[in-house]
Amino acid sequence: MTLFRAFFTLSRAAQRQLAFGAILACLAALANFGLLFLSGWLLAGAACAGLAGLAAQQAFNMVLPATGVRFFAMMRILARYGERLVTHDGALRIIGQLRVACYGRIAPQAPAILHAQRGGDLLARFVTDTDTAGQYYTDVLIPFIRACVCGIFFIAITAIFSFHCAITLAVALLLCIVIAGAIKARCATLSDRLSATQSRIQSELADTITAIGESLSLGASFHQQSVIMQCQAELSATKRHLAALENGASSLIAFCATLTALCILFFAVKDFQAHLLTLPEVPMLVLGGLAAFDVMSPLPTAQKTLAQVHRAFDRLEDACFSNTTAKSTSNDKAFSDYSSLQFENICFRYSGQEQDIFHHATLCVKQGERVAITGPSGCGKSSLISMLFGFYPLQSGRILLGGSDVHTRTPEDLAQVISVAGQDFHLFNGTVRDNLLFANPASTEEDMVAALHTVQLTDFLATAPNGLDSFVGDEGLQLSGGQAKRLSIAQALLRKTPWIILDEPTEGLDATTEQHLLEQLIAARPDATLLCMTHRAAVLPFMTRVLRIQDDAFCPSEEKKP
Ligand SMILES: Nc1ncnc2c1ncn2[C@@H]1O[C@H](COP(=O)(O)OP(=O)(O)OP(=O)(O)O)[C@@H](O)[C@H]1O
Repeated sequence: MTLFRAFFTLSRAAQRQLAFGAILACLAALANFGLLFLSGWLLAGAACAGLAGLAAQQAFNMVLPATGVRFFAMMRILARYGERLVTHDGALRIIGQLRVACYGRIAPQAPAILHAQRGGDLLARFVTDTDTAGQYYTDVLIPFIRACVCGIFFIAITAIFSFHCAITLAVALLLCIVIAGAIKARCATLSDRLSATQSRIQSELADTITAIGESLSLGASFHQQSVIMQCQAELSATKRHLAALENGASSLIAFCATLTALCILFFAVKDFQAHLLTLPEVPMLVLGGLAAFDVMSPLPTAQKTLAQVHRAFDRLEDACFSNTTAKSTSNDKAFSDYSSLQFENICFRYSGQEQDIFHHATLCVKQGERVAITGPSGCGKSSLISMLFGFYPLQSGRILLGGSDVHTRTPEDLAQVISVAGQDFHLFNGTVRDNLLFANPASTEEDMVAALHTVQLTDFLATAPNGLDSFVGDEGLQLSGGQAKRLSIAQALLRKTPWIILDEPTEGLDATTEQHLLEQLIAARPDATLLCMTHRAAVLPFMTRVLRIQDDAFCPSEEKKP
């Protein structure tokens, strides 16, 4: 398991902390044992001294054992508190690092591979599975370590007083480990089912929330509701099964503890009759035996968590590793030459498609040109952007920027030179300012106002309740379609890159706004090389060249009428 190994590497920084946590956990368990062990002796000893008369009462030293009891009580509280503090801090750090590592693996898969996955499922892997995986140390490893270390110690202490009681305790503790192990396979099956249902319910909920308007307007909300309720019923049933299994094992361990206490009592009384034990040592061993089970009772839960952790690692590994396409790594050097962009003998189709969208297509755009790409809907105009940024692999051919293959570099390198305002743009649920700063965090207020002016959003800015600080809503829902589109073009402009690609920039705009936008765009960035995918005839006069996608290739077009 690549991720499991990576997890140990990630957790190296917190390993000392977790080891300290394990020591504190053992100390808390030992203190608990010591407390009951000593209390049993103290109570029985005091009772015996009371019965034996004044001389025995005066001879009986209460101070030392009573101090011991107080010491163990304090130590138990402090060690438990310390253990929680230290281990949870360590676990949270590991979860944070695991999330960063997973993000680093998942992000490069966008969008080609991620599109095949449901957003809710991916979110479940990224949030719930990383959380579950991070519980490995606190909820699995530490309980097992504590059970083994303290179990051996308890047996050794008991053996000092009574061999038979120690053997009984050893057998009983081993039996507890067997009981916890027995539920392993069933826990694994139920955990698989649980995580699959959890992920499905999260996906359904995410889809429902994203498309709540469409659900209502298409009359599909009842269907969606019943799907979620069905998932919820499955989830509850699986959780009930898991809880029944876990509680069944815990009850067996509790029964085992009672039985063991009775057996220890039996052997201790026999040893007392044989003058091998004093009377106060009998309840001491019985209570000590009961205390020993405190480290065994969390084992069924640890076993259940272990199964869930394994499943979480499998799912994370699946999301992070098995799907990853080989991506180049950035050499941190921006393209120094961007004098031309060449699509050289390209063959391209999406996976699952039978026909190429581009078949040995060649296109060369020189710096300073303004080129329009036209063609019927579905001919592949928007796909050019995905091909350029390497989101989907080419079947053959190369894309060269200034002579260097763009796919030997990362999309981030390319984005230093080329800005894109795509057809499927995304606006964050924040203010106009937030969205503009997302494109270029170094933008000044003047830059933002100027970019909004270029895209004809000055009136909007003047009437918006809080100007640049007006909220745009989720996916820009508080804006009209045309306003949202223009805001995405303003984002591209703010990046001030020498190349700009606009996919249907004037879609949904009235003729006057369209004209003004194109005029202002060219006036604001006369130096920019513009690649414009469009259906709109009004865009063409602003271009220096028009190409049409025809027969899976680029053909010069006569459409331009300046
Ligand atoms: N992610 C994808 N996976 C599979 N097929 C896709 C994907 N994106 C687009 N396609 C298909 O590829 C073809 C070209 O799509 P593309 O979006 O590039 O066309 P377009 O020319 O931009 O269309 P429009 O003018 O309608 O925006 C279409 O047949 C479309 O169904």
